[in-house]
Amino acid sequence: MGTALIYDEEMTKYKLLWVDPACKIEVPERLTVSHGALVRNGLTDRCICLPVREAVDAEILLVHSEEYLEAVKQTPHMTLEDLKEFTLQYGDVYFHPNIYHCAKLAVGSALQLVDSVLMGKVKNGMALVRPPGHHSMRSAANGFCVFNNVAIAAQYAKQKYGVKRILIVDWDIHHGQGVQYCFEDDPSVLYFSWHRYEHQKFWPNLKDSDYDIVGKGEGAGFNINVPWNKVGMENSDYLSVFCHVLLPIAYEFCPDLVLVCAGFDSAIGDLEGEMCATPDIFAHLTYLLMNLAEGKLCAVLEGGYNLTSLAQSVCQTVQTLLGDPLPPLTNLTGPCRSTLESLQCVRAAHRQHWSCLRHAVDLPTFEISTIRIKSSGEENKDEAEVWEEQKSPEEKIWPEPPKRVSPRVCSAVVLPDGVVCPDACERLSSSEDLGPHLLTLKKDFLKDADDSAVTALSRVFSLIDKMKNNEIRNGLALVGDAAMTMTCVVQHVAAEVDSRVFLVCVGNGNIPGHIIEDGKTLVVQISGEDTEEQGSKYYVPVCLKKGCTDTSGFAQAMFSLLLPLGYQHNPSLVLLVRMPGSGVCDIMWQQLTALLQSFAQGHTLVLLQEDDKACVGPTASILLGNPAPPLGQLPASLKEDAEAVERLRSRLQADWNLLLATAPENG
Ligand SMILES: COCC(O)(O)CCCCCNCCCN
Ligand SMILES: [Zn+2]
Repeated sequence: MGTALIYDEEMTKYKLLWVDPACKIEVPERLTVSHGALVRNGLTDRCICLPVREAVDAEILLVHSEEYLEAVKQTPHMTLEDLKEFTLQYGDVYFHPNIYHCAKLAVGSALQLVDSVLMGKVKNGMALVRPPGHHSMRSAANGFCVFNNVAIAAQYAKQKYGVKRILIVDWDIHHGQGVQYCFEDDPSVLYFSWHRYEHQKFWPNLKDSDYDIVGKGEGAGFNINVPWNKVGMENSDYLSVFCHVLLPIAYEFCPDLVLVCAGFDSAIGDLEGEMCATPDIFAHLTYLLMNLAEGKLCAVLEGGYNLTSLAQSVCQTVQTLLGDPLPPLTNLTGPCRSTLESLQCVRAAHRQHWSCLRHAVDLPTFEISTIRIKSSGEENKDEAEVWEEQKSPEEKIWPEPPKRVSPRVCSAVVLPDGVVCPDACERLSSSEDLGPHLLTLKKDFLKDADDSAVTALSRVFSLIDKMKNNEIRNGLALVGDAAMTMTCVVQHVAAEVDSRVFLVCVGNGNIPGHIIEDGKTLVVQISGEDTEEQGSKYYVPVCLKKGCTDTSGFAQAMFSLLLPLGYQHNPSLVLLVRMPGSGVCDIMWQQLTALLQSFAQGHTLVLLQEDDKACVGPTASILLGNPAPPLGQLPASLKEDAEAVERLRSRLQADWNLLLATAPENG
């Protein structure tokens, strides 16, 4: 199934008709440059372009009041003066004779997207719309928004398709208070928003945007606010919030549909956000949401005002929806202190609502209380300081996002004769002779192995070489001895100059010490075996009380350990090994296989033991880019497992600071 793209140039046909500094950034070019970049990068040709339609009254009334809709209906016939007058009753928004028409198209676009995804016509999609929506409220326009496109889409999905649980992720740099108010007492819609806040000093200056606003009544816990109290946030800050807040809760919630308020003013270069995250971060944020709801994801454009970073961010998002390999994220320096304070406060505020946070969170010893805007504040500032604040933020520059090339072959497999090659996979023949490296290895490792083992290993090595040359994206091998093959592979790859292996070993089995000496291989082993082994910087033994059958414990280790470690190690190859008798369930295995494709541009090599041949099909399905099935709503993990993971994190976080989720005690 493909990716839908919804866009119509009609939505460019309204603009600000008078002087208003707060609104001048919301220009028609936002849509034309975004769509133009998609065309230029050949992405529109790869999408299924769906027509827009106008929303009808009944759809708009799913969220808005009749009196508000009636009032907006009058605007097409208004004179310029009437429009100005009409606008005064709302904040930071403007009206135009054609904006009502465009607002109906923006809602209609979001609904077309929901229809095509929920009817199974497409896998996922994006709607490029304006006016945006997430600030508009039941009876008020606000922040460039007239109708709340995504909130209406959520109500529409519930009403028309009986969708039980919807996750809304709002990565726009402003708080979508309109969405929050719409669903604050509704446990079927989990709303997550991060937003520039600066202790309530940033627009819209609401106490309601702070981390301790978690929803009301039945909806308590289903509203997550992550305030950014400083500007200049980077890729590490965004990733740590996904790993330590959004993903654990989202998997526990187990949504049937994911809607994204895709605002790109959270990218570098945007003068509203003043953040430093680069456009390629949206490739990863999108991907990390694509294994929820079996990939049913609808992204709807919200903000984004730097036309260069907006266009690049939109392309990064659509390329990921299309299934292209993810770009490597380099120099992840870890979250800043302000982020750690926000992380700790948000996790503490939600610990009573989400079992994934219950054992894992220590309460903040500080309160990053909202520093009320001191009315006297301005007077006692000296001249220079006031000037300093008005100085426009310096022009930011950033590298063009790297090209993301899909290899000719997605998945290549090495299977014993007699095992059927899964559809759409390419079987690797053993045409290659036994390369010279093998003969040495034969001496070292395989002296007593039979020829079939040597042949299999030579084919596995050629899988790796083809990944290195980007001829194939990923590979799967069914071998006689997974542990031995794993050791040989690590040895083989570690011999390369700038190679780094991320070895994820599921199940019991001995990891030879020498493969982690050179710091090029990071090993995470998830098993049920309580090795006395304390582990080291490069060897992370996760021991689950009930072993790998415990989905909650496994999921917790995946998000709060495996993801941060993988991102920071930034490997050139991911080696995923399923040891015999691991007990891991297929769906958990598939979720893990999917998640690991965030790294190494998708160059994942999966090793299965021969008697696990039943896993070949399910594993190949994920390697080919199909979404992993849902794990179901996750119960609490065992207390001792959560504590074990926490002990590991606190031991490792000095070396791997993406693991951090609390602010250090000292000042
Ligand atoms: C959903 O719309 C997308 C958006 O969130 O980017 C809208 C931002 C409105 C920003 C208004 N600035 C007011 C400045 C007052 N001194
Ligand atoms: Zn915004």
